[in-house]
Amino acid sequence: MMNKPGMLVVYSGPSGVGKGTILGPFLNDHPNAVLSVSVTTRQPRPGEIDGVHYSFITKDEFQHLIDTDGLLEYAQYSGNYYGTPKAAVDKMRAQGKDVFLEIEVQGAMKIKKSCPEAVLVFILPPTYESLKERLLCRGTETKEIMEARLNTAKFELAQAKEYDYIIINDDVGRARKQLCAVVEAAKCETRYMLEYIEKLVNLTEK
Ligand SMILES: Nc1ncnc2c1ncn2[C@@H]1O[C@H](COP(=O)(O)OP(=O)(O)OP(=O)(O)O)[C@@H](O)[C@H]1O
Ligand SMILES: Nc1nc2c(ncn2[C@@H]2O[C@H](COP(=O)(O)O)[C@@H](O)[C@H]2O)c(=O)[nH]1
Repeated sequence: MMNKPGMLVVYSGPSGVGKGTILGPFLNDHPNAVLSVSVTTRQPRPGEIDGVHYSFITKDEFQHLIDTDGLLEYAQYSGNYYGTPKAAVDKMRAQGKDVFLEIEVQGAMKIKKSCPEAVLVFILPPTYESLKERLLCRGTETKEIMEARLNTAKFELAQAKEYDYIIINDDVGRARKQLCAVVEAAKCETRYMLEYIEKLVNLTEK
């Protein structure tokens, strides 16, 4: 079997929909899948560890990464900047790792254009009310920030149609199973296999 670069999976959904809740156990069960660690100018939440959940950097450091073409994509969200470090993603994919980017929709649309092989997965809430409840129960945001996030959610939900796969997070167990099924199906998609097919054809022609 020839060596195949890992998949790039863009994983989005409005704040509080349950992206982390679904993805955490998936990553534990799939050692070949890794989550890209983003850089952000946002302040850490209690319990968040620098270099694990995010690399927390200053605006100047973020600007330097933009200027030196160090980001695969970046966007502004709720007053802070978030970006995907390019070198780390390239390295992990070259090692055959499937790399997940848990990113918001503006960044996702940039990846869709620049990396057409990327598989885009969107997590929907069963209802808008349930999204509000989940954010409220999590209790990590002030009322003001929560309201801003819920407003952004309306714009984000409208972008779901641009994604390849949609998972409704009603029941966490079912959503986790669907994510496994989506990743398995995506591995067999023709667009993802093009490089492999080309190499194989070249070998048979020699
Ligand atoms: N299917 C579900 N039913 C009920 N509650 C859920 C469900 N999925 C997740 N939750 C809860 O919703 C809250 C938000 O989940 P989580 O932190 O995973 O969201 P997120 O999409 O990763 O948010 P963010 O983008 O802001 O980091 C958590 O308290 C979690 O326990
Ligand atoms: N475009 C990008 N969006 C990102 C990145 N890392 C995270 N995110 C998204 O930002 C919002 C807010 O995150 P939070 O941790 O403050 O709740 C959420 O939708 C994340 O998925 C990134 O590198 N690029």
